[in-house]
Amino acid sequence: MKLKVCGMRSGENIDSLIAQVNPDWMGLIFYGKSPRFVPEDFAESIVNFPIRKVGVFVNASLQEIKNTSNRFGLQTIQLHGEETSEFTKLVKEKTGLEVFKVFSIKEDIDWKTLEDFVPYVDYFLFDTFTKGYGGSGKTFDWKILRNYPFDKPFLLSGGLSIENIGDIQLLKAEIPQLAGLDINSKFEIEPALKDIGKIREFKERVSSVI
Ligand SMILES: O=C(O)c1ccccc1NCC(=O)[C@H](O)[C@H](O)COP(=O)(O)O
Repeated sequence: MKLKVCGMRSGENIDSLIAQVNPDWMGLIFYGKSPRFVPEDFAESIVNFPIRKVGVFVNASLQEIKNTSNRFGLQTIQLHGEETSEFTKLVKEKTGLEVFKVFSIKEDIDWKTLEDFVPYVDYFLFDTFTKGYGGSGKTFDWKILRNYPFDKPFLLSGGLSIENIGDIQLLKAEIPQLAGLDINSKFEIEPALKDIGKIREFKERVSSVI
C-alpha cells in the first residue's frame, strides 16, 4: 500500500520524515487559505529533498502550476478544486508530470462524472468534502467506494489515522484499486508540523496487515 504524507513545510520535519518513514509522496499545499500553505520563498529549502513532491493546487491557473512545479521540483500535481477534465488534460500534457485528481465526497458520487478524467490522471484521490477543500480530519462514508467502476488506481484520504487501520484493511479486501493512503491532520503537532513517530507507527501497522 502506497503512502502520501500531506501538508509538510518545515525542512527539519521533512528530513525526519524521509529518514524514518520514507513515504512514496510528500504533499506541499499551495492554497493560500490553508493553514498548511507553503509560500514561494520556501522553495530553496525544500527543492532538493530526495522524495516525490506533490503540489496540491485548488483551482490554480496552468501558469501558476508550471511556475510552482519548476521552483519546487515537483513530480506530481494534485488538483484539489473544481478543475474540469479539459483542464486536467492540459495539466497532464503541458507539465508531463504525474497527476492526481481529487473528488471530495459529500454524500454520494456520480461515477459518470469521472469518466472523462480517466485518460489524464495517474490516480484518483477521494477525500471528505469540506468548505476549506482539504485537511478536514473527517472520514466520509467509504461504502460509496464499493461501486467504484474503473481500473484506475485511487488513493483514500480524509481523516485517516491509526484508529481506522482495521477498516482500511476491510476496504482493501473489497476494492483492489485502492492503491494508497493519504494522511494529514491526524498526525499533526500543529498545522504543517507532523509527529513522525506516529506516522512511522501508522506505516508499520498498515504494512503488517495489508
Ligand atoms: O490540508 C489542507 O489544509 C488542504 C487545504 C486545501 C486543499 C487540500 C488540502 N489538503 C490536501 C490533502 O491531500 C489532505 O491530505 C487531505 O485533505 C486529507 O486531510 P485530513 O482529513 O486532514 O487527513
